[in-house]
Amino acid sequence: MDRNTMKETLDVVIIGAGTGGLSALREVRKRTQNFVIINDGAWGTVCARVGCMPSKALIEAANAYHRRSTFSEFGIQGANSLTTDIPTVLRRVRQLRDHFVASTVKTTDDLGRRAISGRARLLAPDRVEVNGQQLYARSIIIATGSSPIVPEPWNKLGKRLFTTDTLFEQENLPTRMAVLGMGPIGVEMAQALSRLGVDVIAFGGNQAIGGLTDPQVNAAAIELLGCEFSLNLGEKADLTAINEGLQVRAGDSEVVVDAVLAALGRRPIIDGLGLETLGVSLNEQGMPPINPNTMQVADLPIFMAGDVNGQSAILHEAADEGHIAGFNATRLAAPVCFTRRTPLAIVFADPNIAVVGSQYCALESATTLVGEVTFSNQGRARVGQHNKGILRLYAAADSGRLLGAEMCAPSGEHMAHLLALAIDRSLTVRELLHMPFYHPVLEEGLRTALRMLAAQLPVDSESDLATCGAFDTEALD
Ligand SMILES: Cc1cc2nc3c(=O)[nH]c(=O)nc-3n(C[C@H](O)[C@H](O)[C@H](O)COP(=O)(O)OP(=O)(O)OC[C@H]3O[C@@H](n4cnc5c(N)ncnc54)[C@H](O)[C@@H]3O)c2cc1C
Ligand SMILES: NC(=O)c1ccc[n+]([C@@H]2O[C@H](COP(=O)([O-])OP(=O)(O)OC[C@H]3O[C@@H](n4cnc5c(N)ncnc54)[C@H](O)[C@@H]3O)[C@@H](O)[C@H]2O)c1
Repeated sequence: MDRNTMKETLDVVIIGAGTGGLSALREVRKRTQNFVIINDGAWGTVCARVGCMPSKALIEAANAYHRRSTFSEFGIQGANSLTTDIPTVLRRVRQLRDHFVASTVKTTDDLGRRAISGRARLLAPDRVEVNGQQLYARSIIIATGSSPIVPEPWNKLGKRLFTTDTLFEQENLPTRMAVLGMGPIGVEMAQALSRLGVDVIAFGGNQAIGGLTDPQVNAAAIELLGCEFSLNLGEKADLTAINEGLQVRAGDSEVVVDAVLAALGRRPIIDGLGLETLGVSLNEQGMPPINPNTMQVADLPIFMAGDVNGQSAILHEAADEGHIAGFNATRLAAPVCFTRRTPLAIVFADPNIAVVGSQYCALESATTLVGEVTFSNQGRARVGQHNKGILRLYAAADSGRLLGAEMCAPSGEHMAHLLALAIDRSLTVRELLHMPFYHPVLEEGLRTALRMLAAQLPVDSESDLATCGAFDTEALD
């Protein structure tokens, strides 16, 4: 097929081969073979190359090393003689990264000329240009992802300024680093770097960390992380290059570090994409209206999926959005509205930070009940020296239905999933207390928070195991 002169119309053009684009591809391939997928730069997805997977590989190494701080209490001697070999740690991160990238690249291996490397640009709602060729399409899926925000003047700071695009490429780590931004990425990386022995000074532009909105959970997270590294919140940091390194200034604080990790958020990649050629109104960020249930842009045969749409920069949401876009892009009839999943966001700090269902900040205090548990005295948490953190549950005062949760809690990633299942099924506090809780498990802490909610709700029946109360002893609750 000569695409320079090609007037043949493709069914679908997918722009971007990240998680959103690949998920769309999977749906599109079920219904047509008349498509192309275009990707700029390296194939293999942000998740596998520079995102979720290498970051978790680094965190696992850091947590494994950090575990030594609990050894002497267990009665295990010699922890002080353990050391890290950082180049080996980073090599393992890259080896795993390469493995994960290879597995994602495989998904487009068999596409031949239907996989195009190049930077695509929209020319019209039915036309895309790539590598000087124009492609005509019945539908277009835009899944171009996001990139780290770096203020323009900082681009002159050179190799001492990292983002997560470059961090995992380092052969070694600097002695003293500042981490700027305390969103999910900043929190995860600041703790991991600190646990690996880097002297970390962290700066967050506001008081909220890790995406938390519940002030009590946020305060607990700040206290716990603040014990591990210097945490400065409330002022945006600025940078200047000086001979010895980079000078960081935030309010009254001023420090000099060897290098800085900028984790200031991520921006949808829409520059030069040609969204203005679609003939729809764009908002201040240059974004067209996108329906979150169909992923459709206005009423055009255009769909935007993944980080690029600015709705939720989380992997499973990018995959869902690609699925919805791929499904709708290949339908001749009107786009189908998909019901989106219960919100679930996890930050792989230790203890895990998680927000499930309705965020605290979105709930009306007058109609919401709160139940909570702190893990400091929870039996199983104490046994394993994981007895840190807090979990807060929110339920509707009238129906007793669980609405949401925020936590900075041991095994929070697993409890967050249980709670997401419960919220998704519209379960009430009492229905949850009907479920079995084994002993001794961390989930008994979750049960304590549920019991606190139940105590605020009317009792239906005494002959109901949901009313079975606490012993108020560490060993049994
Ligand atoms: C450090 C880090 C850790 C993370 N950890 C987690 C986590 O633990 N859990 C979680 O749920 N999420 C996590 N995320 C978020 C998650 O990785 C993203 O939400 C997800 O990867 C987004 O996928 P995507 O398809 O939208 O974009 P991408 O995977 O970025 O794919 C977009 C592709 O489009 C290409 N492209 C851009 N412009 C063009 C163009 N004009 N033409 C052609 N191609 C183009 C890009 O080069 C790229 O290949 C993390 C992100 C980072 C950075
Ligand atoms: N575990 C996970 O699920 C996970 C992990 C990593 C990333 N992600 C996703 O990736 C996206 C990006 O994460 P992120 O943490 O980079 O962004 P973010 O937008 O969540 O947080 C960035 C933070 O940087 C602060 N900031 C901005 N400028 C600053 C400055 N000059 N000095 C100090 N602080 C400054 C902001 O106030 C903000 O709190 C998130 O939306 C998240 O959903 C998810």
